[in-house]
Amino acid sequence: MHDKFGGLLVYAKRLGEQTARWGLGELPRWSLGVLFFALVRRVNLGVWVVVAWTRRASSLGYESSLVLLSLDEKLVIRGYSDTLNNLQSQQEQDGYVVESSRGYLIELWRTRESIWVSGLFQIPERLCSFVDITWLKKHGKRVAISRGGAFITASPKLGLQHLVLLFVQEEFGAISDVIEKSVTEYEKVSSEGETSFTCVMKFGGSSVASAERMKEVASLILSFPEERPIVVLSAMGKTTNKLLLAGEKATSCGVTNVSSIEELSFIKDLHERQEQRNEKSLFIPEEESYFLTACSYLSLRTVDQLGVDRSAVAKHLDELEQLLKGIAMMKELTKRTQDYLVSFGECMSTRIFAAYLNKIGVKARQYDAFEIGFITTDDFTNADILEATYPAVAKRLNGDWLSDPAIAIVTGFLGKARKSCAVTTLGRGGSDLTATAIGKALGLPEIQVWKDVDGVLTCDPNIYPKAEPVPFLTFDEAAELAYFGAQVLHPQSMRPARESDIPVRVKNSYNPKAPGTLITKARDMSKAILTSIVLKRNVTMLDIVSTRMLGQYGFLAKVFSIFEDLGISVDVVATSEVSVSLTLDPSKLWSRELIQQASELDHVVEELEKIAVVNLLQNRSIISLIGNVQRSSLILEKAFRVLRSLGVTVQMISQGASKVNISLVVNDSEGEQCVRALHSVFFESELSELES
Ligand SMILES: Nc1ncnc2c1ncn2[C@@H]1O[C@H](COP(=O)(O)OP(=O)(O)O)[C@@H](O)[C@H]1O
Ligand SMILES: N[C@@H](CC(=O)OP(=O)(O)O)C(=O)O
Repeated sequence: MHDKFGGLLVYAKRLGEQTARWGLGELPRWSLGVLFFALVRRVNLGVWVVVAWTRRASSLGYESSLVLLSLDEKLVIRGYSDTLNNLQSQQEQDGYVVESSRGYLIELWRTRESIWVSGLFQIPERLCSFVDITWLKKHGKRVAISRGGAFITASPKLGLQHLVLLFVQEEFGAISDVIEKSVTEYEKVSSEGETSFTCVMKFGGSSVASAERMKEVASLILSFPEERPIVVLSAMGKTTNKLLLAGEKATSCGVTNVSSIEELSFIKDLHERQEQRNEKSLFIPEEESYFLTACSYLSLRTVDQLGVDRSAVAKHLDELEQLLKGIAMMKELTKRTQDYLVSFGECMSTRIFAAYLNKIGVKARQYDAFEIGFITTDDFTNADILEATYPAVAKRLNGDWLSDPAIAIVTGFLGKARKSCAVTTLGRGGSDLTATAIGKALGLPEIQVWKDVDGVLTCDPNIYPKAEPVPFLTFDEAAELAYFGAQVLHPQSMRPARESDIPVRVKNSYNPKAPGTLITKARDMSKAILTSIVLKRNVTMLDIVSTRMLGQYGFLAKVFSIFEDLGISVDVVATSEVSVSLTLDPSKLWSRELIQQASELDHVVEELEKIAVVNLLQNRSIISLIGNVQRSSLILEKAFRVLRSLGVTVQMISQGASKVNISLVVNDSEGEQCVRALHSVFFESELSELES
């Protein structure tokens, strides 16, 4: 049985003050007989996990025991249960700093040939003598490795609350080679784990804003030697904005005045740094500088600072220059060209990063998403990923890994239009969506999204710096939060993760030890009231009152068919028998600007006025209260008390069908003040105070 299952991990949580008393040595076979199998679920392609409670554990006074059995060759046993996740978070908060000579365990990771154990739990000295432990160094810390048999660890750091019994029946092979690796050995490790990728790690523009940051991200990735990641990157820093600006300027300045499209600051920067650039033989001829956007300068500077060959981006810089000249000549920037223009940001950041990893001896391969099967609609600037993407991407990435293993570095944000075959983008912030789509395509156990904040926060930190990280969220909560304007996640990014039930972890690349936010299908809502407050500004609201008599049917249907015909989506709706109030705000940011164009709004009003009296109200904000709508009476009571004290009139209120969101519409000028006051009440007071 053991041979078949391979590995077994029993996790027991001590109940109350009772002492943990697990026996040493191998876990007897009979103990498997008293397992209560509570859940069997397929967590990703080809991997089965069985979660069970043992009677033996509860009779010994443990609250519960969790058993994870691998029934497959490819299992990474880590974080498949709430209990384990909670435990991990706690450890991360403890800061990975365990000075004890007794060592610690982090996780069990299994490949076809071997099981790796590395870790974080301290091991009581008296137990060490019973097990065959090898001490290794991992990132300067001592790690205990057992070469088989039973292995018991406990964590005094966590107040002896946790006891982990790890029972491994296999030969470990060359574990020391695996764990104690240097950067150059990473490649060797990767090829040993021929089971393809283990997770996707997305790093946004804020995480890779400079050469320094790229180096930090590289070491962050390498600090997870047990992972074989697919890395999704956004463009460096604000490159996308810079490219858009360069494109806009190109349309109006004329070819001969091209120098004016270049951000003056770039040219100044170029000259100010001339000395430094000459030193590094980075001099760029004056005539070339015209078309060098800040982005290309950034790329060259980064390339040089990383010591990577300029050829990594030379072709792209050349093409970018040609493209800007073309735009200047045509005096036109179509959405299609705009997508092609901004794609240079991701194409260059990924090339630079992959070149850097290769330079330091870590085998990496760069991919343009539009070349590996990201098929989208032809909605330039705002394309949707089509279903055909998933098998195509999986086939390409898995196939490449099998023939020649290497870390994959994939462009975020980009795709290829199904009909025109041109490059598309997925809407601003779309790299999050690329990451979750890859997670779904490959059925990976985890999707990591690395940002510049400690996870999803209780509100936008730019509005209220006291915002706190939210440790757990459901896909529904995260999706509502993103849709209603929290910049931290792309509005559509939760969809692939939810469809394939893959946990998403939002982490801070500037502070990797922070536990971040874990987004899963379900979470314990018993104590949850409010999770986060989101503000969506600059929203247009329409009050539409039927001109017909009360009781006429078909009014709402007519109103919504007008929006459908005009291709405008509606956010928040509140209705009565003869009237409907709604806000207009397409889900993706670039289109949003469109509907604010006067002509388009005029057209909407014109059509609606055929059946109703219409009042158009602009400059409104939606405050979304994301949380446990089962507690809506409490939430609303508190919220209205706060708003009343501020003298704010709520102009519309709606409770979404998702059961996680209550939306309130107020004036733009009042929005931020309301969020701050609501935050103080909901997040800075005790639960008991809130409920009183
Ligand atoms: N509720 C929120 N939680 C966390 N960050 C938020 C929230 N609302 C807005 N933000 C902003 O989102 C930023 C992170 O998103 P983004 O800039 O898209 O990251 P990246 O470019 O790294 O993907 C944060 O720096 C923060 O200012
Ligand atoms: N670079 C694109 C895509 C993206 O996702 O960026 P970020 O991860 O930095 O939000 C943008 O700025 O929209």
